[in-house]
Amino acid sequence: MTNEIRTIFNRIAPVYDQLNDWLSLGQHRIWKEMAIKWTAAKPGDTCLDLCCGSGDLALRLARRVGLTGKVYGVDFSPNLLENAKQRSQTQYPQPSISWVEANVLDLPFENNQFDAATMGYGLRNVTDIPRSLQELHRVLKPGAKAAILDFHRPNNQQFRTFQQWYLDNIVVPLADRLGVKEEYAYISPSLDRFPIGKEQVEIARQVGFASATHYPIANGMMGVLIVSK
Ligand SMILES: C/C(=C\Cc1cc(O)c2ccccc2c1O)CCC[C@H](C)CCC[C@H](C)CCCC(C)C
Ligand SMILES: C[S@@+](CC[C@H](N)C(=O)[O-])C[C@H]1O[C@@H](n2cnc3c(N)ncnc32)[C@H](O)[C@@H]1O
Repeated sequence: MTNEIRTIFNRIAPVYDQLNDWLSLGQHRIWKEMAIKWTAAKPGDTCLDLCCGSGDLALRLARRVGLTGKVYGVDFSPNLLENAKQRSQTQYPQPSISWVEANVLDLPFENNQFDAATMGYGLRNVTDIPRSLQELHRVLKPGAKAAILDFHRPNNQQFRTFQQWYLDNIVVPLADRLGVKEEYAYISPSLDRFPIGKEQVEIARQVGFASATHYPIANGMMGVLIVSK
C-alpha cells in the first residue's frame, strides 16, 4: 500500500501544482495560509512540514520563521521533493529549508525538536493515522501546535453532494485530460474512509495531545485539525 501511494504522488508530480490551482480556483492557497496562522509559528522557530509534497506549506512556514528560523519538509515522493527543492532555489532570499526524503510514520528526528508543524493533505494518505499522529506528538516540543489540513465530508447534505459531484465531474475528467485519471480518482474513496473531524479529535487525544480541535472550512468540504502537545 505504501508503495502504491508513493507511486500515485510520483506520477502526478508534473501536474500537481497546476491542478491544485485550477481545481480549487486558487482557494487552496487561502486554506493553506489559514493552517499556517493556526500553528502560531513565529520568527526564529524550528518548524516541520509533514507530507510536504511540492513544498507549499514549508515555503509559507519559512516566510514566517524568517532567516533566523529553520524548516524541515518531509515527504516520501522523490519527484514532488524535487519540485519543492527547485521552487525553494528560485526564492530570494534563500529560505532555510531542508528537504528530507522519509516516511512520516518513522520520522528521522529526536524527541521534542519542533516549535510548530503543518501537514497538508497528508493524514488521509498515510497507512496508519494514529501512528502518524504519535510520531508528530513525539517530535513536537511541549506546548507546540500543529495544523493538519485535509479534505472533509461536510455535515450538510447539499455540500456533500456538491463535493462528490465536483470530484466525479470536474476533478477526474480534467485529470484524465492530463493523463492522471486513476490518480485523481483515488481522492474520493480516500475521503470516504477518512475519519471525520470529531473522530480525528478522538484519535489525537488518544495518542496524547493535550488539546485537539477540528475546524471545518470551505463549507465543511475541507477541515483543519489543530493539536497541541
Ligand atoms: C490542494 C488540494 C488537494 C491536494 C491533493 C490531495 C490528494 O490526496 C490527492 C490525491 C491524489 C491526487 C491528487 C491529490 C491532491 O491534489 C485541494 C484542492 C484541489 C482539489 C483537487 C479540488 C477539490 C475541490 C473541492 C472538492 C471543492 C472546491 C469547491 C470550489 C471550487 C472551491
Ligand atoms: C496531496 S499531497 C500534499 C502535498 C502538500 N502538503 C500540499 O499540501 O500540497 C500528499 C503528500 O503526502 C505524501 N505522503 C503520503 N504518505 C506519506 C508517508 N507515509 N510518508 C511521507 N510522505 C507521505 C505524498 O508523497 C504526497 O507528497
